[in-house]
Amino acid sequence: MKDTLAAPASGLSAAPVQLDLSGVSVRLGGRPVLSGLDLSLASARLGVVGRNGSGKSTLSRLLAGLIRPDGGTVRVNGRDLFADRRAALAEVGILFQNPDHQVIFPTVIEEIAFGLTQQGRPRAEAEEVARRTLAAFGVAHWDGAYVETLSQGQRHLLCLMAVAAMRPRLMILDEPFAGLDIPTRAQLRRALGRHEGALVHVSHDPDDLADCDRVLWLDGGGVRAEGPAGAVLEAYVAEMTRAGERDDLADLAG
Ligand SMILES: Nc1ncnc2c1ncn2[C@@H]1O[C@H](COP(=O)(O)OP(=O)(O)OP(=O)(O)O)[C@@H](O)[C@H]1O
Repeated sequence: MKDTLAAPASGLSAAPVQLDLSGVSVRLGGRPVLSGLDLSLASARLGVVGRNGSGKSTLSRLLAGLIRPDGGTVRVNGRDLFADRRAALAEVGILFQNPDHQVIFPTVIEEIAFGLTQQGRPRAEAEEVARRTLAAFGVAHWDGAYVETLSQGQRHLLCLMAVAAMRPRLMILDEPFAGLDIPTRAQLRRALGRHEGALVHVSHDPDDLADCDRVLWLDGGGVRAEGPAGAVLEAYVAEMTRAGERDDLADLAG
């Protein structure tokens, strides 16, 4: 099998994902979190920005088919991934913001191999791919390691490797750089650049999204702006800078 992570392709040549959301609403805990979301775009590298609580993680879960909208429709490459879990497994991999919500096995190899066996690979082959994935990320020495010996940032990297090893057509990454040191971030950035599938990258940090072709800005559970990365990020940074200059933490509850 060709090793995706060692492939020379950059994000620019990655296959785009087609996302179509129509009239989408989600309520959680009895209150609206996303409302009236309409979106139709194709992107190989989509950045998602927005303030705390604007709905970015909820959108990630929707796109991965993990939650059903209370209203409207969500299609990823034309498919309803909530209804079609088999397609979802083949189509989408998601990295959660908190690795403790993701890791389920005691060893690093088991954690990476699990998703591969779910895809139908024999166990020995899955473990071999897991070892190749560790090597591609520069952590071959984690072979045999127990998850409990890893730091929080290292667990985050483990989760990302587990998702990447499955070579999903779409990877959804919720704050993938959180808690990682500078060399690990740089390494991860290169690995993501080589990913042949599409990426949806949620981040608070506009610098993380500089390589994106499009950016979606969520605000209060709706689309504030969507378009070419440069223009949207410029407007977002300008507004966040203005908001930061106000001494009003009431905004944080928004
Ligand atoms: N299970 C839940 N029950 C009730 N409310 C929820 C639940 N999950 C999320 N929310 C609320 O929905 C809103 C959007 O949350 P979400 O996690 O999608 O935002 P976010 O943009 O990813 O935030 P952050 O940048 O802080 O990670 C928040 O106000 C949050 O409190």
